[in-house]
Amino acid sequence: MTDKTHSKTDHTSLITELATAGRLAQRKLARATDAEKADGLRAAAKVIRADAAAILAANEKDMDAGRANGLTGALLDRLKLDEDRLEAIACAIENVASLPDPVGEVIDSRTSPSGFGLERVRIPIGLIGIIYESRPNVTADAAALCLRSGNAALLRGGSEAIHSNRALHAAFTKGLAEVGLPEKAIQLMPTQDREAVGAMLKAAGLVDMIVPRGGKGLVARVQQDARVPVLAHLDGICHTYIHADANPDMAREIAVNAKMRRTGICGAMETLLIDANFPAGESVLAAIADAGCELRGDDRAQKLDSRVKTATSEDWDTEYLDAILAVSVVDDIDGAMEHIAAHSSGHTEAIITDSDDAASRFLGEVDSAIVMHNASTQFADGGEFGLGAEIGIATGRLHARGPVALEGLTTYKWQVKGSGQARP
Ligand SMILES: NC(=O)C1=CN([C@@H]2O[C@H](COP(=O)(O)OP(=O)(O)OC[C@H]3O[C@@H](n4cnc5c(N)ncnc54)[C@H](OP(=O)(O)O)[C@@H]3O)[C@@H](O)[C@H]2O)C=CC1
Ligand SMILES: N[C@@H](CCC(=O)OP(=O)(O)O)C(=O)O
Repeated sequence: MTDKTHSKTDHTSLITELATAGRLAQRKLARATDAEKADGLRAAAKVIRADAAAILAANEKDMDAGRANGLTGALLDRLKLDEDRLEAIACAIENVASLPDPVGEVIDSRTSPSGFGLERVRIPIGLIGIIYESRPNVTADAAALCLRSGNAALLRGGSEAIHSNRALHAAFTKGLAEVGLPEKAIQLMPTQDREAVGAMLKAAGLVDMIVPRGGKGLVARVQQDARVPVLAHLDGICHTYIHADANPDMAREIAVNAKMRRTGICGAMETLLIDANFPAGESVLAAIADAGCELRGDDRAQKLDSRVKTATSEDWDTEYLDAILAVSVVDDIDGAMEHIAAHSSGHTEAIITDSDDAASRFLGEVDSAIVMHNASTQFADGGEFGLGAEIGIATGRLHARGPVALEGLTTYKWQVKGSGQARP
């Protein structure tokens, strides 16, 4: 199928065709053993290494187009592949192969009041549609995690990465075919037309779950069109709150890291909240500004450093993904948690404090997917959490929150093991 403009009906029938093939492949995959799925992933990694020249040539096409279209340095960096990054992609796939298969795990076992045995057993979700940004490694990570957990995937990456994604997808599925696993278990959307995303979001009964991984445009589309359950992986308006009892050196180091380590990732801190009774606010702001960050703050923050520009109300709801930080001075922990409740996107928030009581209140009461004590929000990552890889960071309220890896891609069924019970 080529990338051409389709009518609305065409998009619906395209998604029906892809989803039907994906569901059939998923049923075949469900019969594959742990070893067969691991072998499939190792074969995929081998083909990616063998086809490196073709994949890198495809990526160069994307990079040329990206440069011609004026993509920023940060976007080009996410798009770029080289031999080392390709090797890291192959290693990540092998890493997923070496993780335990989540399917079939008994997560709960009990005896019913009537005496029959009950087990809750992990099973795949089914066919998962994943919409994500122009970062080719996500194609391989998502494909590997879905396959390992027995799910079929319909992948829809960012348009700037189209050639890289097609080349990686071709290599990945070639590896699956070599060991007899169904190639259609991992499909790549054959068109970049955003109407096809709309059709996928509406495909209730055909697609079991959608993972949208992206920013505001995608959020708006998901809110408008979704009829399929959504595991949202959306923007990160992440906060760090420096409590009155924070260690000043630790606060400074964590705040600079949370903002400046990589400004373009969803786990980067976007707003710093400083307690009015924290004695070293000046030195924290000076360190962040000296590291090259623009500061925008309220009146009290402006008094701490002359470089702090006046924040507008929009700043508290902005994901800069850049060396810009919003700063507010809050009265106390309640003020900090109120600010977070009003402006967070539910991704990651951190408190810096030596007070166990304050830490315990913050971790217990702040309602985000990840809450941290004395650590940088930049640790919001499946690899850093020891999960092997991640589809991304789930920012919603469904069964999987924070870094989503193998377990997050499963659901469960109850298995009843009776010995002739009939209900009275
Ligand atoms: N929570 C998480 O795990 C992660 C979140 N993010 C968030 O993603 C954002 C940055 O990503 P960015 O590069 O801007 O990606 P975008 O949100 O622009 O795009 C991501 C994907 O969504 C598609 N898309 C965007 N808008 C629409 C629409 N209206 N209809 C259909 N498809 C659409 C894009 O397609 P197209 O090719 O057509 O542009 C692309 O495939 C940040 O907010 C960041 O926090 C990023 C990574 C991980
Ligand atoms: N969780 C990942 C980053 C995910 C992310 O934000 O990706 P991207 O926006 O494509 O750079 C990490 O910490 O590296």
